[in-house]
Amino acid sequence: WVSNSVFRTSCARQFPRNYAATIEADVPVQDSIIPAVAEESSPPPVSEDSTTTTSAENSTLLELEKDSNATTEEGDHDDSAFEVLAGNTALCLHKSDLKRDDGFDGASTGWTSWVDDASALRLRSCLDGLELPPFARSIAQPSSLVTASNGDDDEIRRDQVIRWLRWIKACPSPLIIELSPALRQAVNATIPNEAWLQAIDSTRDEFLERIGCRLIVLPSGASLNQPLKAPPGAMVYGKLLLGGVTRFRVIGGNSQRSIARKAGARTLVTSPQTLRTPSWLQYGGPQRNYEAIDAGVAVFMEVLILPKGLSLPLLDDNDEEGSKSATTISQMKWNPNHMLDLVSEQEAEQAAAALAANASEPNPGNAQILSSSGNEYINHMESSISASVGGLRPQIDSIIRRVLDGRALVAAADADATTASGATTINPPQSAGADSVRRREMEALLGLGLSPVRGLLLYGPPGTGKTLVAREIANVLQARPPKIVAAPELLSRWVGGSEKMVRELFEDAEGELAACNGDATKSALHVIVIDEIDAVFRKRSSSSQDSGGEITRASAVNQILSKLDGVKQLGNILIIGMTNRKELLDPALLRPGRLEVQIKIPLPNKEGRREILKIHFEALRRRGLLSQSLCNAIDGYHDTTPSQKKYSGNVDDQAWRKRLQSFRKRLSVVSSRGAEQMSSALWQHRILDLASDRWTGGYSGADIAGLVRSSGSFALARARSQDGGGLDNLIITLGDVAGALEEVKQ
Ligand SMILES: Nc1ncnc2c1ncn2[C@@H]1O[C@H](COP(=O)(O)OP(=O)(O)OP(=O)(O)O)[C@@H](O)[C@H]1O
Repeated sequence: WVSNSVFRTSCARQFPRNYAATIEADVPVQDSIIPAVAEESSPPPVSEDSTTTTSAENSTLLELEKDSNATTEEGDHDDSAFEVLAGNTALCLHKSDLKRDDGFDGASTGWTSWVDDASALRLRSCLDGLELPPFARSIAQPSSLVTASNGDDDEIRRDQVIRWLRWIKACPSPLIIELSPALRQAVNATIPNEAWLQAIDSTRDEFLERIGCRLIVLPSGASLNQPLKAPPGAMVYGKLLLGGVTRFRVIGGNSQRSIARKAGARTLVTSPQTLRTPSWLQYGGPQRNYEAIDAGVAVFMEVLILPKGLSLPLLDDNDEEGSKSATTISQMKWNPNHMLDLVSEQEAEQAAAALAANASEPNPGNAQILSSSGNEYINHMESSISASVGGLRPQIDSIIRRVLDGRALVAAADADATTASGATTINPPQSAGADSVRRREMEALLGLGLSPVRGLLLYGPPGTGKTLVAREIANVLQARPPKIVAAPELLSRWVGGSEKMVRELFEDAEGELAACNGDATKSALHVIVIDEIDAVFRKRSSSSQDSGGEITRASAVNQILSKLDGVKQLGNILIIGMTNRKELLDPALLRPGRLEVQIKIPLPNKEGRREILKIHFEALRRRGLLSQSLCNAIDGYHDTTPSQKKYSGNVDDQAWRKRLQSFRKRLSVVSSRGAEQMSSALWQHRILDLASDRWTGGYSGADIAGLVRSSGSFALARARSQDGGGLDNLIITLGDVAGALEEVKQ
């Protein structure tokens, strides 16, 4: 009922107390996984005779609220998100107490009806608007870095925020940051006078002890060891700030007889653009727990308010409950005013629109790769490549370790600019990749003289996925679209033609490096794939030494080598050579500094074939276009029902035929057509595991891709002939695959 922007302004007016003045000055924080703990605990000023002054001394909150449409006085302190939260919490609690005093107490109208609806709604919309500061987006999505800054203050705050976010991202185990003292302190500062407390017949301490606030950090996939508790009647408002989390209640489990069970599980994930989700409300009573989804760290906040007469104990480092659930930190050096931001819906929409306009990531998985660190980074790369390349896990692992790890990830710029003259130029990327952890890693490695590998050789039989791997490498590194050439194309018959073609191949990389002042860590990567590389880099034979072709070849070779390890070497390229015949290559090409990493891409084994089958059948399966028996054959799944078990064993033909007949009979009761198709496929082909040597032994990835296409065409032909051309009934069956197997083998 109140838009966030109006509400923010009005709240800022209602709670003008300068919270920042009462909290410790910012202290530089170390980049460390171990939280920085304040030397001295500073207990919240909760004493009744607090002498805190206020600029709204003569006004009560209620009066101020009435006046919420008035304009902000000049020079008013612009309250932080945390202060606004404190103001709303105070107002909600105060108004609820007034309501209770009017006779609506929990005992007579249910435990939770003690809360005043209007102010509770306002508190909810305050939480809705809470998010990590705008710079958080630059950490989660470096390519959409918010660059606007308003001078030194913003710079300091930005640094604090970035350190704070890096710190939570590196959090190794569940962590509860007890912010209740800070919130109580902020609430205390918003209490206008003692009359305000007398109106609800409460002391300052009693009032403040009914307020709680915790920030909970859960590493990817982790949950709290022990559920959290809040007394019945408590209102627990939650807000997800980063990542995704499943929240649920834990019912039972206290006695030996009842086993704990999850109830009311709800998963929330922040939008990648705005990092926002709506807040939630849980009631006290049953225990609650949270589990981060397995996609990075999750950060969320809980604000608790308790009915009159109750008080919320603080979790501290030695607290039994706290230490059972997670590591608890009660004294933080992070300034709560820097930990949160409050954004109106309008602002959030504008930010989302700006991000959408600037977004340069083609897929969100790569954004994750850019923002992740350490093992997370490796895992993301591996799963991203393995999603489209099957059966090559060991090879992918060693490519990642030897070629990709330690490279700065600078996403390719959104689009290449076209100059006034019409010539296309390539801009260096503007994105935050330049600010990434990986860039610093790369700089450190370069400082140690460990430059990233610039050449990779993939060799192996045809159709095993060498080109596919090269494309995926370019994709995962967010490089420029790879340039793929067949080596023989480089050998022009015309004088100077070869040199020109090689030059063109490297032109873009050189241009971008020049635009980055020669700093390779600021340039996007350029991947150049040279197929059939043996045609150019073959061992020299004495007979052809002086022929024209040999001279052309030698000049192309020299030029490529000079880009790799010569004086004019380029740091922003990765050359991937591919060949079916490594033994023909000139050993000089394989020297360190040239194509120094050589990976054999072999024919897939049984499990590899299964992975490839799954990849290529995946889209069809998801759309329900595969028969159940085909799905089973792809998965290599042997039904353990007695009837099917019989068919998978070694049976002589006579027995097999008999069993098949009874199988047919039983199936025909269900569907005569389905029975016909299924039983004939079983009978003729007995395909129970499509990946087995018997069916696809010796197949390459390309053969399997062809098998899938061919099966589809069989199914299509069948659907046309049986269903009069309608494609609605298109289903690929084992029979279609059997036909395709025959075809592919030919
Ligand atoms: N390991 C694999 N996983 C998934 N698909 C694969 C795999 N290997 C090959 N394919 C499929 O086969 C197609 C052709 O493979 P690709 O061109 O990468 O083979 P190649 O090894 O480069 O062959 P060549 O040596 O003949 O150039 C790919 O586009 C892909 O559809």
